Amino acid sequence: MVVLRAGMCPGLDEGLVGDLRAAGIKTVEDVVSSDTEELAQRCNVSYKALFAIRRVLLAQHTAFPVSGADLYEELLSSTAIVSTGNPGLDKLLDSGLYTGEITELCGGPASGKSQVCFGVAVHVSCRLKQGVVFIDTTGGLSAGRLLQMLRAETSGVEEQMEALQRVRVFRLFSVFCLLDCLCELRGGGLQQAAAAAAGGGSVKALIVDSVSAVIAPLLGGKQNEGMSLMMQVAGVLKTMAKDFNVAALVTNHVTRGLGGELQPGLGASWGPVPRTRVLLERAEGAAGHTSVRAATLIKSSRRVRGPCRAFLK
Ligand SMILES: Nc1ncnc2c1ncn2[C@@H]1O[C@H](COP(=O)(O)OP(=O)(O)OP(=O)(O)O)[C@@H](O)[C@H]1O
Repeated sequence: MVVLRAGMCPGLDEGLVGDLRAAGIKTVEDVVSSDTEELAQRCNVSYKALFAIRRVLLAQHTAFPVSGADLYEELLSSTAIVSTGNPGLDKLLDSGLYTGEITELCGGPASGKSQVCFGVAVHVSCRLKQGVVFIDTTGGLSAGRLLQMLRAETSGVEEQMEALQRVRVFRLFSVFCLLDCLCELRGGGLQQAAAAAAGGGSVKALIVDSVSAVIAPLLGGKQNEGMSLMMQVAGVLKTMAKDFNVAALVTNHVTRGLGGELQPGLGASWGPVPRTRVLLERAEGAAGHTSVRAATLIKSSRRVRGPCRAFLK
């Protein structure tokens, strides 16, 4: 229910809003559902002017109906599936990361979140020959580790260098810098990042490792600003994923629930933001330095059957 205010649309000034109020018309809904001719007489305004106001208000405030078929068509034309390069993870994710969506990897310290992100960056840049934007908020990204992973993909030095150039890295350590960076990318920087990538292609993956590192310190207590900043980050990531058809991959920490179970961090407000969430853990019984990780699908909007757990190397 939207309350009428002066200036909401051309012709709706203070005087007319006052007259409409006096006639019991306080909201856009009231204007739209009233008899325009009768209302024009009661408010001493011309029928033509009131009709024009009604038409603008209708256009501004009503949702245009869209058929299910149109929505499905839009989904098909805008969604692509980006393989992570890890068969186990791809199977869990129903073939890979979906563009237009946010996928979250959550897990405790050293559970392998960053390593999986590096693997995705390497696979997308080297095998798929597409651009990657990698936002590193922990200082954990190392060019040496990327190169090590690239060497496992290809022995060609030129190919390795081209792949490295397709990964645009931003290092920043506060939520304000993260928001600035995302807004700049949304305002055209993403295309520039793609243009700067060797061999063309477009940016297909936007990785933020980690979102919780810059947001979690601002949550809790009476820090309302933290919550608002978190939802701004969520909003920009969602619109970027949709508008640019990129797969957004973020990492999050975990906390322990009352029963000792692992829960994704950042609380209930962040919960619905990623469409898909995978919990990473060291494989049970594994020795300290094993690279085997257990990945469990703990949220998915599309998976109804099939394995929900995989072991990743
Ligand atoms: N160069 C490497 N080669 C192989 N395995 C590595 C390498 N570097 C790190 N690892 C493995 O990755 C683990 C750390 O993983 P990673 O940094 O991805 O964890 P994380 O979940 O991102 O942790 P945090 O939340 O603390 O940043 C190490 O314990 C090690 O087993």
